[in-house]
Amino acid sequence: MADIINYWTIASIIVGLAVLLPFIMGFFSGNKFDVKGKTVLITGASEGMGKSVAKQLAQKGANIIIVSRNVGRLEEALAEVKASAADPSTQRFQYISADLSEPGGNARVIAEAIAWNKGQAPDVVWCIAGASIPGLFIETSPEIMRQQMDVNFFSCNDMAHAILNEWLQPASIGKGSTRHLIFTSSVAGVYTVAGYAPYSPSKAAIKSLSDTLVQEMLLYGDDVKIHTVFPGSISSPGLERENKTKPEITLILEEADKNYTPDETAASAIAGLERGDYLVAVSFLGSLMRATAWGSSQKNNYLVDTAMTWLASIVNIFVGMDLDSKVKAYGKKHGHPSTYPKKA
Ligand SMILES: NC(=O)C1=CN([C@@H]2O[C@H](COP(=O)(O)OP(=O)(O)OC[C@H]3O[C@@H](n4cnc5c(N)ncnc54)[C@H](OP(=O)(O)O)[C@@H]3O)[C@@H](O)[C@H]2O)C=CC1
Ligand SMILES: CCCCCCCCCCCCCCCC(=O)[C@@H](N)CO
Repeated sequence: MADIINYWTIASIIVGLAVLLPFIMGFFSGNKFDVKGKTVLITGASEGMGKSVAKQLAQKGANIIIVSRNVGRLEEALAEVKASAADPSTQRFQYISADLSEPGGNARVIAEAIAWNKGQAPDVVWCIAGASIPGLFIETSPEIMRQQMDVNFFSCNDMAHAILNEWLQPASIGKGSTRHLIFTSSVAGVYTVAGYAPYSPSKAAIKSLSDTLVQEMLLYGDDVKIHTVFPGSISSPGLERENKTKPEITLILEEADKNYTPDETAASAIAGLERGDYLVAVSFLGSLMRATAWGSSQKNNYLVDTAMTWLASIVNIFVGMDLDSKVKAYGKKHGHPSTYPKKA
């Protein structure tokens, strides 16, 4: 009897430690995303999540470069970013106006950023610029689909190409300073619903690029960390714009995904990066959706993430059936989509 108790005791201690170890290690391993004194370039930072990220990282002591197209909005946003600085006397701030969906836009931004940053490439590049033009597939023009790919995927792809060409030069690596390249996808990039055909593929492609780059970076040592953030719905100016034309069925399907403010989304994303996560979810529901789609992605925490994939695969049996049945019921009630009232 005593022997059995001993075996059970030992077994529980081992299992308990195995479960706790990642937390204990995470707890003591410190901040993996310390931006104090670093130069951070953030795209799409004149409003929404990007502006919140810029302000919060300024608060943590970073020099900030914000990028988007509209100069008026950039100037207003930069004033807010400056006002959030931890130490306005030492931190520096700049904006660059560029259309990042255009070929060459990202390379020019990096060249201008280096010139402003006294010849040094920024230490962190966070791609947040993006847009969503939802619509039923056959009603969406091929031009919109290409434009969605340009603004969401190619803005990340071309920015990665421009900055990695700086960071990965033989003379730039092996100096012990960690650089971070961060993409912003969406939960719709791993878990999509009807009406997001023009948008979701461009966000899914970001994850694929990200996974590929993570492995490719191993060829160059461990100076460069790649991350992808998967926000759910953000109550931003962008969401307001897309909701004006969003099919009603899409609104119904995404109802369960709670809206977080740009500030809340930015804070959870930064917390994930500080923990050292590779794929960063900003809510529990977001981490469930991500758990349906790990593919070859590096896990953040093998135990927790594997347990989440089990949970997600069971939850998704019911959620998947529920979403499909909502679409069928909507179709039955409203008839052929060509008869739906036109929005905007
Ligand atoms: N809102 C949501 O529900 C969700 C959003 N996301 C993603 O998160 C990110 C932030 O979203 P959100 O906070 O809603 O953003 P907003 O739409 O509120 O802001 C978008 C920002 O990107 C800039 N931008 C847009 N197009 C370009 C371009 N071609 N070149 C340069 N800059 C551009 C805008 O400025 P300007 O127009 O002046 O260029 C603005 O600063 C986006 O990538 C979005 O796809 C992910 C999940 C949910
Ligand atoms: C296994 C767990 C299942 C949980 C299911 C939840 C229901 C589906 C929600 C889909 C939400 C898509 C939001 C996209 C937001 C976005 O990216 C756009 N607003 C673009 O700006």
